[in-house]
Amino acid sequence: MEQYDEVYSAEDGWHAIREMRTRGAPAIAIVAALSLAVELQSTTLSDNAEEVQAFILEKLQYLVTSRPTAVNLADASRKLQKVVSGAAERDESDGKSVAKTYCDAAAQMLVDDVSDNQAIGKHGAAWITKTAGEGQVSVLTHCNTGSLATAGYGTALGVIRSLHSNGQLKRAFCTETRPYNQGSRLTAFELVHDKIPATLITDSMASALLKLKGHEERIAAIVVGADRVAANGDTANKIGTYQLAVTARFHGVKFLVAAPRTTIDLQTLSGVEIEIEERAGKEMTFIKGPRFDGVDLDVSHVETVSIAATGIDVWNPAFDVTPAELIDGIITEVGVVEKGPDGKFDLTFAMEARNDGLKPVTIGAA
Ligand SMILES: CSC[C@H]1O[C@H](OP(=O)(O)O)[C@H](O)[C@@H]1O
Repeated sequence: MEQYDEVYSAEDGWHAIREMRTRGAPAIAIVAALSLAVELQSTTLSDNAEEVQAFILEKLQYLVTSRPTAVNLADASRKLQKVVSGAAERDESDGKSVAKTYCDAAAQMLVDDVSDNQAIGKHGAAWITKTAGEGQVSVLTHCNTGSLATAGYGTALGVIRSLHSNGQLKRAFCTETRPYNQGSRLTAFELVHDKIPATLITDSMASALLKLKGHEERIAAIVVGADRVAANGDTANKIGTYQLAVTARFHGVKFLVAAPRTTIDLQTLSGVEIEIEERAGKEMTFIKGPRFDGVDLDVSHVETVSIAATGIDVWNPAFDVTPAELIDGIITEVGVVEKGPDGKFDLTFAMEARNDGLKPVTIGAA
């Protein structure tokens, strides 16, 4: 039985994001934007364009505080503010027209995100198969970067979907992704739903997988999503990503970041500047209690089950930063950015490239 979280305001949206009832860098931005759109459509607004613009600005600034690491929400807030201020400046505008402009722009984010993800899938699949040579390939991914983290199709999981639909995928491996288990709960669900051959591993099995099964399973790459890509290519992503990049390099497996340009933040020069969200220890020391399949269970009544010694201290960073030197390519909707002859990423070209769906560009190749 499908369960939906009902969101009627920016405040509802803020809590849904903070409590991770919705998560994933692109999805966070879209849910935030749409939660305000719902509020605007159910609120008696001023006739004055500037007053509605100020209301929208205040709500967007509030929504951005829900989670700090993913840049997509701040990026969306900046873009939506620009659209709204343009509307408010027009002579014929009033409160209603400013609100409509906002709602139309927020709805467009859904459409753009899906097409961006499909392009990411296409470019990423082409790069991996070109690099791996003949025959099907396998890929390992981390966390959830599919339709449950975006508006649809997904970023790293979009690459897996594209490989699969092209008949180029041998198998997808996904990590559980402790402590929140986005991999075992969400990515595994998406892979089974799409009938993609897939195997779940614990986070701690990744190096053994590459060492013991990498060759026979033809694991060509580890492909992950991103929450914020700094100007030099350093990438913040779900905790556990950094150690995957280290083991990929050790085992000679390509390590790729898949992210739309809404995740690239040229204002953040390198990974040391990225704020890493720390979450409550109970998200690591408890798991939700038993669920009864098919029963519409009100989770607030479900007992949580302790899986750690009471009283133990906990460190629970939700993300880590993978240095650009461990990243072989950044897959965007306009092509795969590789390092230049200087061994560094230059993301400015990708950010300025036209997203016209033409031939994928390999940007900055040495
Ligand atoms: C499509 S990228 C999603 C990105 O967000 C996840 O974090 P969280 O589940 O805490 O929102 C993870 O870092 C994914 O790579």
